[in-house]
Amino acid sequence: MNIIHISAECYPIAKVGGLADVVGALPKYQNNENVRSQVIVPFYDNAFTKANSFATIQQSSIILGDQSYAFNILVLDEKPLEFDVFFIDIPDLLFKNYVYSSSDTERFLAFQIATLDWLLTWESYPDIIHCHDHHTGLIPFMLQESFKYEAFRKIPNILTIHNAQYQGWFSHDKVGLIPPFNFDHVGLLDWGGNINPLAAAIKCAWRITTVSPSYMEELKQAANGLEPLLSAESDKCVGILNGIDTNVWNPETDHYLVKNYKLKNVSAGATANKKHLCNAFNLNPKKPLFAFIGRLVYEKGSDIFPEVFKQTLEENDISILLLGSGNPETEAQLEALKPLFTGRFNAHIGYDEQLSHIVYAGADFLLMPSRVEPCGLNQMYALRYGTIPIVRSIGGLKDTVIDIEEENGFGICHQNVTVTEITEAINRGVALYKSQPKYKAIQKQIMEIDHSWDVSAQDYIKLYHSIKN
Ligand SMILES: Nc1ncnc2c1ncn2[C@@H]1O[C@H](COP(=O)(O)OP(=O)(O)O[C@H]2O[C@H](CO)[C@@H](O)[C@H](O)[C@H]2O)[C@@H](O)[C@H]1O
Repeated sequence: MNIIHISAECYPIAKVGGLADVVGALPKYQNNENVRSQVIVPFYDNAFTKANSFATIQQSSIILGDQSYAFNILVLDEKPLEFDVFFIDIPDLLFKNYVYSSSDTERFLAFQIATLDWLLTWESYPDIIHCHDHHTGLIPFMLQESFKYEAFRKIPNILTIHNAQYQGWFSHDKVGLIPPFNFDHVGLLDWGGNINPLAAAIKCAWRITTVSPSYMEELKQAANGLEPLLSAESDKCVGILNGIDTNVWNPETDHYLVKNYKLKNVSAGATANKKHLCNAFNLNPKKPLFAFIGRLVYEKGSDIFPEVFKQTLEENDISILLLGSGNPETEAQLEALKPLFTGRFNAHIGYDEQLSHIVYAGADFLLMPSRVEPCGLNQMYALRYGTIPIVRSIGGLKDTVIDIEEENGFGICHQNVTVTEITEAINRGVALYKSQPKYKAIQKQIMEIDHSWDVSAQDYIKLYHSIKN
């Protein structure tokens, strides 16, 4: 079975968040299961591109409305990854030093059209086309409706929703950018008066998956306007929990860490990484370290961080370290907090892959007070590195973290995203940290939890088989 994943992100090629981690790991694990899983991504002007060399295997052009754009299909000269990757190079649109911007309609539409045009030239078509998020959400529609892709009608396709908050809306004025189709069916593109690629995918894809079972259920109640659509299409929707790449995220071999460690020497290893962090960020390594890593957006609860941090730092003798970027107002508030709590609070506003690994290893607790969390990978990375997650019980967090008060519990959970509940959860963390034997026992317990992709990769393959011709 030949599976093609189509995505805007793929680790280590281009990463903004968790989508990259999934698309960079799932194909590897699928390839171990006797299927052939390949990935198609845009060709960006980024560090990965500069560090590697590429060969052009095809040159062509696409029509986007009344414009023509040249594109190339590139492959890596060497094979640093455990799956094949094909790069769609559209110099005028995609080759930028960013993945997303505020005007992406033409960019990702061109990516999707070039991908399908190129697949048309294949001698044997893929058995499954697996799309990820709204950037590839028009593919299921085009496979079903565009005259030029008639040959693909029978190819089963899936769309995985990593985050339904973002839907890729654009105006019907741009409908002419989509390759011609029977205009009687234009309603398939529409949701609420706009062209909505995520909605179009939910209507047209053969199956829809979300990245955790709980998120699937929650979407029927809260999906940024798509609730009735998801309820109506629920028969073809299924939640499959994300896994993690346990080769990349392995404290024993992780080359980003200042000291590697395993279960036997977790205390020494985690402490060495904590000392490094505390040294770099002027924090006291003797105090419990609470950390956050992620995008500073409303869904992650980051808007209330400034208030939460202020209150909890006034009440507790702890350190807090934040790594992230996003909302400029939140960034400014966090910067303003630094001088008020010198030596106790610090933040690196930005994106830093290496630092994130050291934080997973060196922090004592990882905060995830998400309002929406389709799956969440950070809590799984934290578990593997022996760092206790403090999470709001929602989406994938609910599916992966059990509160310490419950049987076999190992994390700290709260129900609501309020300053009071988050600070109370931090207080529970402080209490747990004071009881070092209990803290250390939990640390060992969590490092043994298996969240690798093994099981979920098979679940996807079963799903492919269930729809394959
Ligand atoms: N400033 C920074 N510096 C370094 N690394 C940073 C960083 N900010 C984030 N990261 C990294 O980006 C990834 C974030 O992954 P998540 O799954 O938690 O969130 P995201 O919301 O991006 O993904 C969406 O898709 C994924 C995948 O399906 C779902 O798990 C999730 O719930 C959904 O919101 C992690 O690898 C994290 O370490």
